Amino acid sequence: MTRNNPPRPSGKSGGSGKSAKAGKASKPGQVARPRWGAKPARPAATDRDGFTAQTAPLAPGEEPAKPVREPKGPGASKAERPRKQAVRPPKVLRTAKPVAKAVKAPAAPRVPAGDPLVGERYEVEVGAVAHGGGHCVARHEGRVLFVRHALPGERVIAQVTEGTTKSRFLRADAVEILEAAKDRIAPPCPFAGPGRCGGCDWQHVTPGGQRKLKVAVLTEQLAKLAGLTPAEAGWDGSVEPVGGKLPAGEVPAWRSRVQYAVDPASGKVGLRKHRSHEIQPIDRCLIAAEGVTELGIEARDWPGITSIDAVAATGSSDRQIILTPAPGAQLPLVELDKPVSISRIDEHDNFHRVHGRTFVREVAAGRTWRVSNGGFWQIHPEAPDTLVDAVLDGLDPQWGENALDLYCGVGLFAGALADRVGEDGAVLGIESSKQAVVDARHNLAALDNVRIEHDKVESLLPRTGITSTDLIVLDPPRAGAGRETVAHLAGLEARRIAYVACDPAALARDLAFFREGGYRPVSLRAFDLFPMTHHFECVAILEPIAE
Ligand SMILES: C[S@@+](CC[C@H](N)C(=O)[O-])C[C@H]1O[C@@H](n2cnc3c(N)ncnc32)[C@H](O)[C@@H]1O
Repeated sequence: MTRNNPPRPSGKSGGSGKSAKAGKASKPGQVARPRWGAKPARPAATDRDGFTAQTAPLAPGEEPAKPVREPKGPGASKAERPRKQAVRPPKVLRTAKPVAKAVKAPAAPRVPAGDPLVGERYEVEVGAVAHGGGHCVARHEGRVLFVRHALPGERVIAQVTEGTTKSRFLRADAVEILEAAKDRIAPPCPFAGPGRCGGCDWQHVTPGGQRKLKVAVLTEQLAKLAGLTPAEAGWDGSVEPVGGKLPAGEVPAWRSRVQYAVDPASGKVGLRKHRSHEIQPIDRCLIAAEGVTELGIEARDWPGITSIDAVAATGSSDRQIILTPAPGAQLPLVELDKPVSISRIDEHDNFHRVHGRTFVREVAAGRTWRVSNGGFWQIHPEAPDTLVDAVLDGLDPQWGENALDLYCGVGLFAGALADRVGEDGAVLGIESSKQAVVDARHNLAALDNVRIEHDKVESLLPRTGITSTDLIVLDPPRAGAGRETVAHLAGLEARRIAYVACDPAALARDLAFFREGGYRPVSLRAFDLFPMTHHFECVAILEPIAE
């Protein structure tokens, strides 16, 4: 087994080159040293492609969805415990007893004002695709409907799934197609469609049609939030297919990380329905990568488990499952079709090794990357190389340059930049997840020109004393970097900035902030790294606006 090496204690700073003492707040020109050895935290919700309703981006005017979590705590566990026993007797491995916590009286559920309209059916003409959620916009008697499973130009019967007579807008599903668009196909997945699995948004659309929808979303967000035409953004107006174009009806098995939910009554796995606690039982997920499917998770019962995170690494045979048991439940004996490492998450969200490694090894951009505890790694197997190539092409790093890799995860772009700037250059990575920082330091331990710091970008960057750099990569979570961070970055006089974005609205908003700071996009590429869903990834390259 690979040993988890302790992180390298020091490296070159991207700016000052000075180091500060352990745990102390930095003075200008210094970078705070992180403290080590803290207990491993539960993997953050780092899956940024929005596979569940929890993480799905919001449609215009949308309220954030309530978190979709299995009920926890003493009250829930017994009732939810599955009646069926495991095929084999369960291993004597009991999770810690649930600790009685001071529980606040639950707030009364908010009853939406007005009469409920759920179940009402309206014949509508479907308009443009909306940002987020895989919806298209339609109107009925002046009221906006966000309709799933529809396509622009179609005439459909839309059945309301959320909303009342007082709602500003309604959510709906296209349950009957009266006039179909030419990009519509029969969904290859038997679990896709109105009221079913919420994982894929666009199983009913040809691969080319899906990319056209993504083009429309990006075009609209650039215009609305950044006031940019595609040409002004340096974008050729395409969303590039990754891994070759697919014929209609074929589904790429791209998802190297899948979070299964387990039905508490039956112990059967499934996937969450759209914006719902309900589970759609499945026996196969068509977009799951081969390495996930071949584990045979769907073929087994999972008594006492509420969710299973499955990870199939690319470039190594590492497979990992992370189990979340119901409080107090015994872990069942895990029998799968392939060797797999097993971890569990306890009711305090701590991560525990059960069997094998707590990490997987991913191979990308000429290196092997340790990713621990289900931490962030791009889900599409070709995403890391695709994005690294786009960033390096756009930045064209030169020997001896200094670079920042912000929101650096386990160090993907920092490693790629370090190779290009060489020993005369320096890269500073900043990342807020403790475990990702430990991994990044381990992954890049051989590079003397890289330093990884643990903190939030917005808190640490102003404290580093760095006043200028040559290059910046930023790859923030879905919410984007925001006005203050962008303003700070724009003041660092970088020759070029690469902005890697998974949310076109956050990207467009931040491009507008960058313009205020004197930067403009000179190129923009969009990649279809989440086929069958409404998500995609962008890489924008920015340069100072010439005076
Ligand atoms: C989209 S991931 C990018 C990771 C990495 N660049 C990669 O490609 O593997 C965003 C990362 O930002 C981290 N993060 C989230 N908020 C942050 C913040 N305010 N400051 C620093 N890092 C943050 C997350 O833990 C996550 O690792």
